[in-house]
Amino acid sequence: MSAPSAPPILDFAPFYGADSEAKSQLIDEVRNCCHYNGFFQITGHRVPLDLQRRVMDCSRRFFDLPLEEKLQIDKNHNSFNRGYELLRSQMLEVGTGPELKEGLYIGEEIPEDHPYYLEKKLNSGPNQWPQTVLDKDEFQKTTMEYYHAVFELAKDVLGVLAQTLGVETSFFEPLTDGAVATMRYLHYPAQPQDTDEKLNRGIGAHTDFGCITLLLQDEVDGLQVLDAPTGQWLDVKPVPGAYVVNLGNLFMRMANDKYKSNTHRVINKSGRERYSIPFFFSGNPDYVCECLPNCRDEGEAAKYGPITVQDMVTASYKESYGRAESYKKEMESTKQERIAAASAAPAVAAIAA
Ligand SMILES: O=C(O)CCC(=O)C(=O)O
Ligand SMILES: [Fe+2]
Repeated sequence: MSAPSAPPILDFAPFYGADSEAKSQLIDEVRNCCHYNGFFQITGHRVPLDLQRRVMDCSRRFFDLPLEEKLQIDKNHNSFNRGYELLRSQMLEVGTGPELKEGLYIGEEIPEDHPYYLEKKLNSGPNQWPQTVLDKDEFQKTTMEYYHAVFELAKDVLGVLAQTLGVETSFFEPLTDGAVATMRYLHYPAQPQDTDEKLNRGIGAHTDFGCITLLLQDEVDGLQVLDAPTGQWLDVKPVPGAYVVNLGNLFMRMANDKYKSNTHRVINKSGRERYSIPFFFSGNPDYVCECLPNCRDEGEAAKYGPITVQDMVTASYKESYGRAESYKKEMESTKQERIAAASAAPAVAAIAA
């Protein structure tokens, strides 16, 4: 068995170019990554560095707001998963403590007369914008400009994934037309160096639910991907301007488990604050996920029946959050304590609470 290797950094530019040899090399490399652990990084994409910088600045501006301002747009106030998530709200990994991250959940602007809102489609509703953030109009504009730029990139990545399966680049258009995607501004406070690593997670070990995730990290490391055969955790090093791409459970299911949706986690041991922006591409909620072409050996049956994106992702949420649910109920009774802890000197007070 070869030594475990961290996700490689691939130049995505050949996808946009005319060099067919470079393009087919990119496709081969992506295919290898999909078989291995479903993770790779890409540079050479079309999301401008300047836009990435501006969006990271928006994220910092938001998290710098006083807690009571952030709580004005608490995502618990709505059923469509938009708005602010308080520190220590989630717990994805059994046997660890609540997660040391706060977030802002954002998506396509879906007004209340939109069919997706009326039909209660996945994460569909109006964005919950902070009213007191510095340069509020620029904040909203940059956030949505970035959202749309990454949405386009996600479509391009799916174009390459189609090619890894030997089908047309346009194969996933029925999935990407009218797709739902959710973006999160995430902030991981600095963890004191001596905190118990077993308990303190930025995000506990998990797999992503949807089709693909495109993650922008700042320069602070902390993301790790599990090398299943050896049980080793591999660091996914921040590369300026790059996206970490990983497949989610939905894609793995469609690929008859031939492509991997892999376990990953965040432990922020840097002693610094960490910011990241994952973009979760679920797909058109009504798209029926079936076994993709060329994912079965001769005579091999599809492992899974057809399911819509909506049902698959909703089921994943239920399964994953079910575990956290009872914990959260318990947490609810101590919510005021958590708010008090988060308002105090963030890192140390929050850890000690
Ligand atoms: O913040 C990161 O680096 C990873 C985030 C992540 O895995 C997630 O939100 O699902
Ligand atoms: Fe994740």
